[in-house]
Amino acid sequence: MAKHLKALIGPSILNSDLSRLYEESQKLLDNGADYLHLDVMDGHFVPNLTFGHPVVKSLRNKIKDAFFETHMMVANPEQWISPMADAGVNQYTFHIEPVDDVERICRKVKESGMKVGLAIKPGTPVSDVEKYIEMSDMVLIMTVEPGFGGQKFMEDQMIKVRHLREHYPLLNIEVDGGVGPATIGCCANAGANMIVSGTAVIGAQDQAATIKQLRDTVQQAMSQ
Ligand SMILES: O=C(CO)[C@H](O)[C@H](O)COP(=O)(O)O
Ligand SMILES: [Fe+2]
Repeated sequence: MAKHLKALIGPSILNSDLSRLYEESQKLLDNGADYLHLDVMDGHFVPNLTFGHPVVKSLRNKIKDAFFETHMMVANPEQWISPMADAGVNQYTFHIEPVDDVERICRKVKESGMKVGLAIKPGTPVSDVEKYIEMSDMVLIMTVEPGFGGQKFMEDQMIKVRHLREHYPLLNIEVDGGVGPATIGCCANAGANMIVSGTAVIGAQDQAATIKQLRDTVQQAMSQ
């Protein structure tokens, strides 16, 4: 694996106390998070609702310099590009499944000044996202069905991560869903370098130690 890819840990605040979104987010950053993974759900693409751009903008007003990734689990990702850019989002990661013209969305996200992340659900073949890789900054391989935190990690998704890492040594590959100390080894060995972890980090006795453990495991796999 390429040596200059970075191992980055982006905790998800989905299962935290959302009435304390700022405090929880700042605590994660103080404990060593490299970026924040903000799960946006619209009740259509997934059977759950979280928050949208007004909440992200409020968080940005309090946290000026952290890297914000929004994981857009929404039926119409085009609709939220401009509001999310205005809210100070750095990377707009959207699911390709409901989108007719993925390239157009990629272009619009870039034009609005954000990085592009392309996400696929567990049932979506990796070949569906491969054709757009040149237009993206990152690919997210979901390791649970999107919609809820705290689900069981799907190890069978590692075949997709492995395939992408073999063919695209410099690609940022993110995994999301059920990732924590018990499952990070699988992700790291398969070649993921951007790690989303929700429940495992939020519920950890020692958040800083858990974040460090996740990063160390990825760095170790990258150096082999
Ligand atoms: O996108 C998501 C769910 O759709 C979340 O980012 C993910 O589930 C993280 O939480 P956990 O680590 O608890 O699974
Ligand atoms: Fe997510």
